Amino acid sequence: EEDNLQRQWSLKDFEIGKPLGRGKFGRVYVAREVKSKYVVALKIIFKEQIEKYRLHHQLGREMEIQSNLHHPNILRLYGWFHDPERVFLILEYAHNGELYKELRKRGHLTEMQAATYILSLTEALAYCHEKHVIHRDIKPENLLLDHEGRLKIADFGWSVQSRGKRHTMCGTLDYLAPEMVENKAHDYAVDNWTLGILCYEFLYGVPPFEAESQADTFKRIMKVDLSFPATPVVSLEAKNLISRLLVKDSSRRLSLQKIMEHPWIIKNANPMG
Ligand SMILES: COc1ccc(C(=O)Nc2ccccc2)cc1NC(=O)CCSCc1cnc2[nH]ccc2c1
Repeated sequence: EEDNLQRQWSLKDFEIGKPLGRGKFGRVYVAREVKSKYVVALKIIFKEQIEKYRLHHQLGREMEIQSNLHHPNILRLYGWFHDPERVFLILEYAHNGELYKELRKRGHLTEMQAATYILSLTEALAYCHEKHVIHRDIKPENLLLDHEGRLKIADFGWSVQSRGKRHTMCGTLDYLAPEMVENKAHDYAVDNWTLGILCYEFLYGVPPFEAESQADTFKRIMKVDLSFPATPVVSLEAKNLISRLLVKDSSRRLSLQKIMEHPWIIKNANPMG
């Protein structure tokens, strides 16, 4: 299977199915590899779009990063090919779609479901960090669910190979750590902050610093203006974990290892994702 994935692919190897949505730079379709009948997601990106945003070097670097990321909670990039005007990414297809839609449909998740997703995310991030990859854009829209309901971090449109501090802004505001909002140098610890945001949003259905305006969201993030609503009822351990991640000083945020060992995770997460 592995060597098969490295072979030269072309469009005639695939039957294109329904559109899955518009990504940053192109459209994504369900597709089936003709010989193996294997179902994938095919992302079609127009080269003139990449040239326009001067992203061809980023795309190349990203393909390097992606093809070496093999983790059960990270969406696979199986390979890519191109024709004169388009680049095609052969991506894993997550049959149960966007976690975001499930969260909106159910309002908020159970503590077991939330803890299971947070553990999966933590393990995936620990894996990325040991490969010197910061994701920096973990938000519900970028989280998908496979046919077994297992979480997949899906979008690496902005991942970077990082050995030092990063300075570029990215992502929507609700998930930005203070050091990113202040456009300060930031590092791996931004992902720990984001885990706190997501844990809160999984349990309450809304991100903790949501506000009418961007300016107000900025202020709430910078103040770490965190409060827990009376409903839905959430355990003290869950609030403890959130409070130990949403810490302004990035060096004092709970480490990924400590998250995996936290009582709320041990008690509520399904270790098989
Ligand atoms: C590993 O993933 C990715 C790797 C690279 C890129 C990318 O575009 N890189 C880029 C492009 C241009 C310039 C520079 C860099 C994007 C993704 N991932 C996605 O685009 C989201 C899931 S698309 C698949 C997919 C699967 N399963 C689903 N189920 C329901 C919807 C759905 C959607």
